[in-house]
Amino acid sequence: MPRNNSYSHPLPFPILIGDIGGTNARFSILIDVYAEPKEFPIIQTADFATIDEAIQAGVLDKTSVQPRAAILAIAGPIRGEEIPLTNCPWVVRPKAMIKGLGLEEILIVNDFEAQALAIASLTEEHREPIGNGNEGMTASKVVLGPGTGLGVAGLIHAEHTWIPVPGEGGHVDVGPRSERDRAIFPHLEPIEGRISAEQLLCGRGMVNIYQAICKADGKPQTFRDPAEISSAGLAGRDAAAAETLSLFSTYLGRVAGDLALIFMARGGVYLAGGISQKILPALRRPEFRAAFEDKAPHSAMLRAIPTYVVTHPMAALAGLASYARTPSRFGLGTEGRRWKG
Ligand SMILES: Nc1ncnc2c1ncn2[C@@H]1O[C@H](COP(=O)(O)OP(=O)(O)OP(=O)(O)O)[C@@H](O)[C@H]1O
Repeated sequence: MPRNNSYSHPLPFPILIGDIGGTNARFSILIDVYAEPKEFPIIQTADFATIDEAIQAGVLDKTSVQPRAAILAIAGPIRGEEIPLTNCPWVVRPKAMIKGLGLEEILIVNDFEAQALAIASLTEEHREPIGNGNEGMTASKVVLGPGTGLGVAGLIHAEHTWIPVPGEGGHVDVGPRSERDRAIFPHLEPIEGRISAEQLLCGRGMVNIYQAICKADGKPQTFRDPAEISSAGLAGRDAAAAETLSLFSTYLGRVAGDLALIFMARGGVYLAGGISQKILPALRRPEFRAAFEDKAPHSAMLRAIPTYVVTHPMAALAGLASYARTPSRFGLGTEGRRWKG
């Protein structure tokens, strides 16, 4: 039975659920425990000066349902009464939002915490397996998502509860291992003396890898944009772009394997973020999984761990909805980030 912990006091329905990224904000309303969430069109954050205006115009003006509570996932640290978003000028002011939007309560969580909530119960139709692992184990999991940055969270399974562990795992060190890495790494620009995973495994990171390959080989740089590199690489139109995807997959596999070791993630490692879905054919090739398993003396353990690409179009919203329905399934700490009117 799920334990009733001090964090599990349910929020009152209807609950407004929001996933606020740097570019896009996605919302839905959960009428009650049983109903499917009512989804609203994706909002471009640049179209509204404040998040409160965006919710009013993009959600509340489009429905007769008045939510009593809100759960919002945002990119950035959650501290204090004014919470600025990373990569977007919006600031969340929970007390003013409660008053302005007629809510009773607001809970704010980290965007990768929401991704972690989502992977607790993603079904087959919303994930694509990469390689062979032992499916279906109820055990700790990890989610990492290359997008604008590299988000990481663990999901610990303990005492019949899923406990999301957000952190800054995207900023772990990455070093060269192969002969080819040793030729390319000198052309990557360190930040304060080091190369972190996020410098390689996000949109900007893909460009960094591509540029380093071109510099190492003394070739001109044709592309400036990650989408151009991935489409040329996937189509096999450009050798440097194709190698970029191969190395991106290798480095992602290495970091994913390290995180699996850290969290003993026998329940699986999940690749979220916008880029994983877009480069899925590259991740299906051998490099990602080979690098993931290449963790002597624990390769046997890694071979048994399944890896997936999250294909759910609104995974974070789905995660928040499962939390809203049954908070007692999750050990989600809410101190300092739950406000009442
Ligand atoms: N086809 C593609 N191949 C590789 N990278 C891409 C592609 N399309 C977009 N990107 C890069 O993906 C990054 C955006 O990632 P993502 O779509 O996950 O957004 P995000 O970080 O979740 O932010 P938001 O939630 O605000 O949209 C950008 O750096 C962008 O340049």
